[in-house]
Amino acid sequence: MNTIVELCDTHVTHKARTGGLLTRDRVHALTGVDLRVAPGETVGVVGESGCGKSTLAKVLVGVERPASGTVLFRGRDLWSMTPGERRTTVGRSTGMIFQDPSTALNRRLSVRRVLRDPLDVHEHGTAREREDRVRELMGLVGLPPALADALPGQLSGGQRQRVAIARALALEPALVVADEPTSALDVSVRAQILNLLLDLKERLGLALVFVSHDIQTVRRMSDRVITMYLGRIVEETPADRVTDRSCHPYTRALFSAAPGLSRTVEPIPLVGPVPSATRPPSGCPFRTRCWKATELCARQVPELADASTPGHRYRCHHPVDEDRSTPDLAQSAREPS
Ligand SMILES: Nc1ncnc2c1ncn2[C@@H]1O[C@H](COP(=O)(O)OP(=O)(O)OP(=O)(O)O)[C@@H](O)[C@H]1O
Repeated sequence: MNTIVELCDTHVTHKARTGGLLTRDRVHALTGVDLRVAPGETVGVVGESGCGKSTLAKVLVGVERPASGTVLFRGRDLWSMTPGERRTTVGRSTGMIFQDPSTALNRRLSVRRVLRDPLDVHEHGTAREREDRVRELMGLVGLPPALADALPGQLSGGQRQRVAIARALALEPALVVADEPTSALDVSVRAQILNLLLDLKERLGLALVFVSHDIQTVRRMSDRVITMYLGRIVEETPADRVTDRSCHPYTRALFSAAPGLSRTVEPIPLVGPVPSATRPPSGCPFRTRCWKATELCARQVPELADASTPGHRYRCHHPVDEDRSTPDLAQSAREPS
């Protein structure tokens, strides 16, 4: 398979803090993550807060170095490159869009300067060509030329996110990673920004990694959806299968909680809090909240298994039957140890 970026068994840990002070514990932000992103595809990443979505996004664009595992960029090991080579490789082939454009953009730089910056850093064409590119980028994201000298503070939230998108596209990347790109925006402009991303992806043939805690939005934006739980990928599903036909109990629960589905899908309650990422449960990370968990789940991390549809894989000892729209909640768990 033609691949832009590939993660092989990547692990990321952070030093844990208690009350602001560093402790000896480690937070397991990513555990054994394998992922490939091919040209032109959109991979959605979904999961509750703290499951490792942003960490995964940062690993994909070379901002975060995994403690172990490999990040291959077009087949080359990113972290074996010299720092300069890595910066050039990642800088020219990827763009990142963050959640909050108010903090992602330097408030002292005009729109023109924000968009010129990556072109200058990577010595993209002549000075004249860079100016032309700035105009072209503003047009691509629907910003009127009159805003070129505006500062971020003079723009609306939606306009600021358009600038951030244009900046991510400046060097014609093959891959754009968008980390919750609409969650800081007013509801009224969210749809416009999502439509813009879909349109740009089509027109420019981009690969997009789209991160969100909102499973409905992820499903709409993506070809393939990755469900994460406590730093692990627990299911990988073609987007049109992320419904009440997912195999992993966690994906089912997320989907059942999505707004607007209450009439068609039986709600599946997620009991209790997400366990600490400092001391994740043994075996399956989801077992402490899973209605199907057994003693096996406490003992063994589930292997990745294939569902009946190509490209649909899950990690679960007791998957929900793909053909049942309503999981058997009565088949309640014996409390795992
Ligand atoms: N720099 C850091 N130092 C310590 N712990 C961190 C650091 N960055 C992330 N973490 C922890 O790593 C885990 C994964 O965090 P991450 O931000 O990737 O999750 P997330 O799914 O993106 O969450 P959210 O949706 O809230 O942004 C969390 O437990 C988080 O507290």
